[in-house]
Amino acid sequence: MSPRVVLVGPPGSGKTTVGQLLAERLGLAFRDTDVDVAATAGKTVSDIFTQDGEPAFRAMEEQAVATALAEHDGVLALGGGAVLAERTRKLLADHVVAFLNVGLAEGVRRTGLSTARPLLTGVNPRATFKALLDARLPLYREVATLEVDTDHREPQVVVADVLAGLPAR
Ligand SMILES: Nc1ncnc2c1ncn2[C@@H]1O[C@H](COP(=O)(O)OP(=O)(O)OP(=O)(O)O)[C@@H](O)[C@H]1O
Ligand SMILES: O=C(O)C1=C[C@@H](O)[C@@H](O)[C@H](O)C1
Ligand SMILES: [Mg+2]
Repeated sequence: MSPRVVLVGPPGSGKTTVGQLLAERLGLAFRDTDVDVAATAGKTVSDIFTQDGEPAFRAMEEQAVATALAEHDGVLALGGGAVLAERTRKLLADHVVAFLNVGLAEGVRRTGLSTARPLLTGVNPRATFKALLDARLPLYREVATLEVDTDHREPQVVVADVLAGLPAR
C-alpha cells in the first residue's frame, strides 16, 4: 500500500489546505503527519516544541512519516520540516511526491495569520522563513516528482495542477 500522493513544502505552502481538497477530488482519505504526531504525543505540535524540544519532535515525526507511508493509501501531507530527515528522503524515493512551493513574501504572509507554528514565532519571522527556504529548497526538490507554484494561485488551481501531474493509475 502506498499513498496516491505525498505533499511536501514549507509552512504555509498549503499542504493541509490543498491536501484536503485533493483528497476530496480523488475520493480518498487525507492524512497529515503533524496530526499523527500530536495524537501520539497527546499534545499540540507547539507544545512538543516548547516542552520537549525540536529534536524530540523530529524523532517522533520521522517515525510518524515511516508509519504513514507504509499504511496510508490516500493523500498524505508531511510536516514542513519532515524532509530534513535523511531516512524520510530515502523512503520518499519510492513515492509520488508533490512539492508545493511558496515564495518568501507569500509564505510569511500566510504563516503570519496563525500563531501555531513554533519555528516562526520569533522576533524576525521573515529572516527565519528565508533561512528555512534556503536550507530546504534543495531537499524538497530532491524528493519531488512534481513541483507546483502556489503564489497568487487559489488552492483549487493548485489542486488541478497536482491532479494533472499525477501518474495514471
Ligand atoms: N494557494 C493558496 N492561496 C491562498 N492562501 C492559501 C493557499 N494555500 C494555503 N493558504 C492559506 O495559507 C495558510 C496556511 O495553509 P496550510 O495550513 O494549508 O499550510 P501548510 O503547508 O499545511 O503549513 P504547515 O507546514 O505549517 O502545516 C492557511 O490560512 C491557508 O488558508
Ligand atoms: O517547517 C517546519 O519545520 C514545521 C512545519 C509544521 O508542519 C510542523 O511540523 C512544525 O511546526 C515544524
Ligand atoms: Mg499543515
